[in-house]
Amino acid sequence: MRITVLTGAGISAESGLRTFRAEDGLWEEHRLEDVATPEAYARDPALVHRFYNARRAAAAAAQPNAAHRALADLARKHDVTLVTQNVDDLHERGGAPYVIHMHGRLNRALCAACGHRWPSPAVMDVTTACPDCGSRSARPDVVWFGEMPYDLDDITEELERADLFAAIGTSGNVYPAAGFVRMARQFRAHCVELNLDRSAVSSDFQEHLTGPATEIVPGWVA
Ligand SMILES: CC(C)NC(=O)[C@H](Cc1c[nH]c2ccccc12)NC(=O)[C@H](CCCC/N=C(/NCCC(=O)O)S[C@H]1O[C@H](COP(=O)(O)OP(=O)(O)OC[C@H]2O[C@@H](n3cnc4c(N)ncnc43)[C@H](O)[C@@H]2O)[C@@H](O)[C@H]1O)NC(=O)OCc1ccccc1
Repeated sequence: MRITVLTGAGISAESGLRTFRAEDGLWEEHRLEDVATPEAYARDPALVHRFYNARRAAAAAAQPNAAHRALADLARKHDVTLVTQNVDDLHERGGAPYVIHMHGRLNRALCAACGHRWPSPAVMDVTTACPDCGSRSARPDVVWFGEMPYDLDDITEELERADLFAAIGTSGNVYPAAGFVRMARQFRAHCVELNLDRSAVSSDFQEHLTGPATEIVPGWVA
C-alpha cells in the first residue's frame, strides 16, 4: 500500500509549538505579510530574524510527541511519503526516516545572494555572513508566501501513485498544500483527514478522524 501523508502545525501543537490560526496563533501578534514574505525581509530583516530566531529556539526546546513517533512507525512498515508544511524537525527527531519539508526548515540557512545552504546558527541577524560567498544576506531556509514551495514535482508524483492520502493537523488554508487532497482524489486515492476540528477542505475527504493528534494518529496507525 502506497501512503502519502501531509502534516501541518496541528501535529506539533501538543509538543508546545503554536499553530498559525488559533486564537493564540503565531499570526496573532505578527501580520503574516510582516514576517513571512520576501517583501518583509527586504523591508525589515531584523524583525524577520527575530521572528524566526524565536521559533527556532521554541522548536529546539520542544520534544516530538506520540503522533510524530506513530508516523515514524508507519513509515518503517509501509511505503510512506511524509510531506510536512512544518519547519520544525520534530518528525525527524520522532524517528521518521525521510521527510519532505515543502515549506523549508528552521535549522537551515539560505544565502539570498548566492543560494548556498548551510546548517543554521541558533541565532541569525543582519550580520550573519554566508560561509561560501561571504555576503551578509543570510535568511532562514523557509518558503515565504509568494515563493515556490520545495519538491513539488516529487510530491505530485507521490500523490498520483498514492492508494491512501492522509492530512494531519492542517487547516487547509494555504496553497498549494491545501489542494493536495483534490489531486489525490483525482487519482483514486482514499483520503482521510485527522484533525482537532473541520478544515477548509474537509468536504474533499472521504473519512474524518477528529481529536488531538497524539490520540487519533497512533490509533489510526495501529
Ligand atoms: C494565506 C493563503 C490564502 N495564501 C496562500 O495560500 C499563498 C497564495 C496562494 C497560492 N495559491 C493560492 C490559491 C488560492 C489562494 C491563495 C493562494 N500561497 C503561497 O504563497 C505559496 C507558499 C505558501 C507557503 C508559505 N510558508 C509557510 N510556512 C513557512 C514559513 C513559516 O512557517 O513561517 S505557510 C505556513 O502556514 C500554514 C499554516 O497552516 P497549518 O499548518 O494548517 O496550521 P494552522 O494553524 O492554519 O492549522 C492548524 C490545524 O491543526 C488543527 N489542530 C490544532 N491543534 C491540534 C491537535 N492537537 N491535534 C490535531 N489537530 C490540531 C487545527 O484545528 C487546525 O485545523 C502552513 O503551510 C505553514 O507552513 N506559494 C505559492 O503559491 O507560490 C506560487 C505557486 C504557484 C503555483 C504552484 C505552486 C506555487
